[in-house]
Amino acid sequence: MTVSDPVENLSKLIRCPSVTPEEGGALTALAGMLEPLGFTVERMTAREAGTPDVENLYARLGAAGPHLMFAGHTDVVPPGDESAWKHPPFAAAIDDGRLYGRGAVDMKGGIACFVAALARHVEEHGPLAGSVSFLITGDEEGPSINGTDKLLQWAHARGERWDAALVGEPTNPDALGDMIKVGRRGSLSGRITVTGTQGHVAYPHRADNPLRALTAMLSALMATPFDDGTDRFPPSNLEVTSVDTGNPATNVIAATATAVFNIRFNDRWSEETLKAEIAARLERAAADTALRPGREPARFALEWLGRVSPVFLTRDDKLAGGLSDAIKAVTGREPALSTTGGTSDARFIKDYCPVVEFGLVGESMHKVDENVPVADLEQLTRIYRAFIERWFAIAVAR
Ligand SMILES: N[C@@H](CCC[C@H](NC(=O)CCC(=O)O)C(=O)O)C(=O)O
Ligand SMILES: [Zn+2]
Ligand SMILES: [Zn+2]
Repeated sequence: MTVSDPVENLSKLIRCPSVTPEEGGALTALAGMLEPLGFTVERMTAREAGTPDVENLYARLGAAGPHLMFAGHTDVVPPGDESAWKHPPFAAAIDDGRLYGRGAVDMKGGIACFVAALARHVEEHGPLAGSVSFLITGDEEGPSINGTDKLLQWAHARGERWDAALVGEPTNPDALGDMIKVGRRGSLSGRITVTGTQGHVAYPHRADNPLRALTAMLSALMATPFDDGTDRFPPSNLEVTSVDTGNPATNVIAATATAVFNIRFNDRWSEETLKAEIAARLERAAADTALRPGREPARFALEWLGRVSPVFLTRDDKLAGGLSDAIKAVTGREPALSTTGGTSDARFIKDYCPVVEFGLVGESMHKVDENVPVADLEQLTRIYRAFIERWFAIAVAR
């Protein structure tokens, strides 16, 4: 059996309907590719009260260092309306040089290519000059509670240590070779609840419309930029993602109004300074009477939601440089070293070893008709292979 063909590998993975938190056969399919290459494959189910159990996989080839980790996820977002797809989302149809299916680029494709690259490397060079491991979760697209974070802790407790990691998320905006991610902004979410006084909409002086205060508060969060960006990071940006009173009537002023927001923040901020800045803006806006003449400052509560994702930057020129050289050698293009976009599971890996991210073109991720050009799969396999060769050459010489 050969696993050196990324198209075959990806087709097998796409045929597994592994919508978070379902394993869907995807980790079993991956194990079936890794075991013939000599990997020791282990499965780890992570559990936490109030969340679904999630299956994860850790596989290692080699016993000695240096040790390179490839990390990613086999879970996928739901396909949505399947009848809107040109080809069924779990069929792995090839049409006009493109392979269609949920996870094609995000990120079963990255896994399929790394498996193929490693198989080719071992076929040509024999045993590795160290170790390679796959750290693959089934909970990246979901809450990420029973995924990479717990899998890393589990593997670390068993003595696993890594010298570097590559995450195979789709990092390229338009073409293969555009972009390596060398860090990510942080992410913080919050909910504001303003308490007013319910009343008749035609007698607003007898009520206190909480939406008046909330409007000023949301404007205070969004109107003035938090910063202009830093050397290595784009500007921090806050977006309001929901506003609600739960009020179905058009002639009633609601008693309370809530809004939820998320901010993607750069290294100009710590969690503490950012929370303090947001709270101060809200306090000032709550006391602003422009929309509420003659009123007392609005009463409000601010809650922080979920976990804060940390901002991080990988400062390892050899790791990013080796990957950049491999991309240049295969594509002729010089990738940008970027920290744009969302957060990723690299935020957990950075506590264990330097981590960079590079995968397919992300344009169709999470969309109907997610697809990847077959030619990109071959090219990414060549890039990964060139990277593996460079990484071991540099790491062994260190
Ligand atoms: N739901 C998880 C993690 C959410 C991660 C998500 N990341 C992306 O969409 C990656 C896209 C890109 O590379 O730009 C995000 O940024 O929200 C959690 O909440 O922990
Ligand atoms: Zn992904
Ligand atoms: Zn995704």
